[in-house]
This record gives sequence, C-alpha cells and structure tokens, in this order.
Amino acid sequence: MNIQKIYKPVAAQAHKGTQGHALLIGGSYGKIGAITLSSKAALHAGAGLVTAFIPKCGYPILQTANPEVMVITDKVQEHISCIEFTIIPNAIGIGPGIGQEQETQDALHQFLQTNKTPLVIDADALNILSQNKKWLELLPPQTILTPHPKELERLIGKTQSDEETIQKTITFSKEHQLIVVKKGAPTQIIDGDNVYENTTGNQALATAGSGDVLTGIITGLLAQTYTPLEAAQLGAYLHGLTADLALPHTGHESFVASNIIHFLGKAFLTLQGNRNEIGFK
Ligand SMILES: NC(=O)C1=CN([C@@H]2O[C@H](COP(=O)(O)OP(=O)(O)OC[C@H]3O[C@@H](n4cnc5c(N)ncnc54)[C@H](OP(=O)(O)O)[C@@H]3O)[C@@H](O)[C@H]2O)[C@@H](O)CC1
Ligand SMILES: Nc1ncnc2c1ncn2[C@@H]1O[C@H](COP(=O)(O)OP(=O)(O)O)[C@@H](O)[C@H]1O
Ligand SMILES: [Mg+2]
Repeated sequence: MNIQKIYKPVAAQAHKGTQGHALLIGGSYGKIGAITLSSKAALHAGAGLVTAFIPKCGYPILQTANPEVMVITDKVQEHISCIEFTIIPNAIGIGPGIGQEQETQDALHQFLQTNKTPLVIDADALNILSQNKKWLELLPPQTILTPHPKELERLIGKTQSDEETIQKTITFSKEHQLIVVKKGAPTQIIDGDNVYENTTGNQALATAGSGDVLTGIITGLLAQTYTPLEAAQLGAYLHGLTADLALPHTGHESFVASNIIHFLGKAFLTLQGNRNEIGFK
C-alpha cells in the first residue's frame, strides 16, 4: 500500500469551505481533555472547519484550549444528553471522553437512528455499542471503528490467539460493513477480507489521549475528500509517523498526545517528497 498515492496536497485555490467540516462529539466532566485533543487534531489534519459538540462544563476549557474550534454545547452540564445540531458536517467522530451515562447512551441511539454522515466511532461510544449490538445495524456502511484491544474484545468477544482475533474482526467487519482500525503495536486496518498493517509508530504512543488524537486525525481526513479506507490508512500512518519523528526530541518517556498534533505537520511534509512505497504492508 503506497501512502503517497493516497495523499492529496491542498489545492492553491482551496478555502476553508472546500477543506471539509469535521464534527467531534464527546467529553464529559473530567474527560473534556479527550475531545479537546480530538478536535484540535482534526484541524491539524487539514479540515477547513471543526466543531466540537460537548457538555456545557467543557465550554470555557475547549474555547480556551482551541480557539480555532467552534463549539456547540449540550443543555446538560456534565455529560451529553441529546445530540442535536443544525450544522452540516462532512464527517463526524464520536466517543472520546463521552462516558457511559444512561442519558448519553440514549442520545447516541437517537443520533444513530437519524445520522447519514460518514462516521468514526471510538472509546466509550464503542463500549456503548458493545452493550447494544443491535445498534450496529444503524451505522452507515464504511463507518470507521477505532478500538484498542479491550474495546475490540468487548465488541467481538474473547479470543485465544492473535490469529483468532483477526479472523473474528474480519467476520465482524464483513457482517456489518465496517472498517476496523485495530489499534495496537502495530495497528492493523481490517476492511472485510483485506488486512493492512501500519508500518509507523513506537512505544512513545503508549500515553493517555493518543487514541483520542487518532480519532481526530481520521475524522479530519474523512471530512476532506478521502474515502473511509484512505482516511483510516493515512490517519494511522501519519499518527505513527509523528512518534517516529518526535523520538530524537522527546524520547519514549516524555512524548505526550499533544506531541502527536505538534509533529503532524512534519509528518505531512514527508509525503511531499519523492518517497516511494512507504506506508502499509
Ligand atoms: N485526557 C482525557 O480526557 C482522556 C480521556 N480518555 C477517555 O477515557 C475513557 C476511557 O478510556 P480507556 O481506554 O482509558 O478505558 P477502557 O475502555 O476501560 O480501557 C482500559 C482497559 O483497556 C485495556 N487496554 C487498553 N489498551 C490496551 C492495549 N493496548 N492492550 C491491552 N489492553 C489494553 C486496559 O487493560 P489493563 O492492562 O489496564 O488491564 C484496561 O483494562 C474514554 O472515553 C477515553 O476517550 C482516555 O483517552 C485518556 C485521556
Ligand atoms: N507500544 C505501542 N506501539 C505503537 N503504537 C502504540 C503503542 N501503544 C499505544 N499505541 C497507539 O496509541 C493509541 C492508543 O489508543 P487508546 O488506547 O485509545 O488511547 P487513549 O484512549 O488514551 O486515547 C493507538 O493508536 C495505539 O496503536
Ligand atoms: Mg481510546
């Protein structure tokens, strides 16, 4: 898989309206950081406009941390209770820090019943789906799921070996027409029978919020003109590459999720050179 072939440089005539509008939905009291990171990452992945839908308590935090991000707040203070908005985003990422309050579960169900926009689902939104597997039928085809190993186990059940995990994930992907970004070391992307293995990244990524940033990057790419598979592949590749590029500066220990966002520009710049056959096995 050649990542360079997926990458599309920004046109000289581009404006924010042509670069896609990403909506990130998540956050709850104590976990506003997760959605702050995701929405910032979507901007740095190139989305022209980014809006965050968050509980009321997150408003001053997010507006201060990310002045470029627009904010819509739920009517409830500490968690999301009803997902309603009038904007028309090109892609939606949902789950980072969203929690599993009953009202939030109901809001997710209601949202999935009407949503037609391309979706990325992560974190507690995945955990809510695991407890309500019938709702998987409501997901638009090619929805991207980004589980870590425990979230994947909650979705597909326990397995005895890596091989069995892959097989069950393939079956799950085919049954529901979903793209699964199976996060780990390495990350594998499963799209039906096709399994792509990412070649970037290292243990510096073993830090809080690194998955939240990945969700923002993939949603930001999906809001542009990338297909869901392209967004998942390019997103995982760039995410891992930031950790490889940062290593001489941060080492494994002091790298934090914000560094992924910080090094995203340098990761994009490597794609503008003349490098061949980089990316996925
Ligand atoms: N700043 C913020 O606001 C942040 C907010 N966040 C938000 O918090 C919410 C909860 O998310 P979460 O992932 O921490 O909890 P959960 O789903 O129970 O998973 C933990 C379990 O999974 C396991 N596990 C994980 N990775 C594994 C691996 N690679 N390989 C194997 N096992 C692995 C791990 O296993 P352990 O080894 O600890 O037994 C443990 O049992 C979510 O909404 C998220 O967005 C966070 O993003 C942090 C920053
Ligand atoms: N040892 C590692 N090598 C490569 N990538 C890693 C490693 N540990 C974690 N990662 C990556 O970091 C991210 C962690 O995601 P996740 O567990 O959802 O974090 P969080 O929920 O805290 O944001 C995933 O993209 C995963 O592939
Ligand atoms: Mg996570």
